[in-house]
Amino acid sequence: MTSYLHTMIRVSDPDTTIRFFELIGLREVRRHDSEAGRFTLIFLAAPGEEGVAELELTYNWPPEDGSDAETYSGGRNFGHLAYRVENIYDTCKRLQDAGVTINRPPRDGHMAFVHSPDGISVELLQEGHLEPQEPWASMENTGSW
Ligand SMILES: C[C@@H](O)C(=O)SC[C@H](NC(=O)CC[C@H](N)C(=O)O)C(=O)NCC(=O)O
Ligand code: NI
Repeated sequence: MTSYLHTMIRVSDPDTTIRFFELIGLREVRRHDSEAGRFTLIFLAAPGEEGVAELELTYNWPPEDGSDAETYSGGRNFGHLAYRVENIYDTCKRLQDAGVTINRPPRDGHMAFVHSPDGISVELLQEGHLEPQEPWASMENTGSW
């Protein structure tokens, strides 16, 4: 039977990216270093979703010859990663306190968008219903998401 496994994103700074997704509630499950391929794979998941709904971070090590590392620009065909959170206000406050821009604030108590350190769009959706509350209810969007 076909089942969902993971989504892979390439990252330029694995530690910063792991910390970003830890703020959303994910935790590192495992990692694999490839000396031959010069890359590291890091698998993250929400507690209880290990092995069934993971995020795979691919970190390509800097070239041995000292040339510039590959940079990534998101294709318009990629939309976003989405996570359901227990309290969208608490999650957005945690992200904001860590210096993350809340591109689409949770004005309605339901949905917010942020960007990962490499600019991957991440949608946060409230589990259940929360009433609009300040300061989020009157916050403007920051750019696009
Ligand atoms: C472990 C399994 O989930 C994988 O996705 S391994 C896939 C493999 N990844 C790599 O070789 C990582 C380094 C590579 N330079 C890269 O940036 O992808 C692979 O085949 N990757 C190609 C791809 O398009 O995903
Ligand atoms: Ni993969």
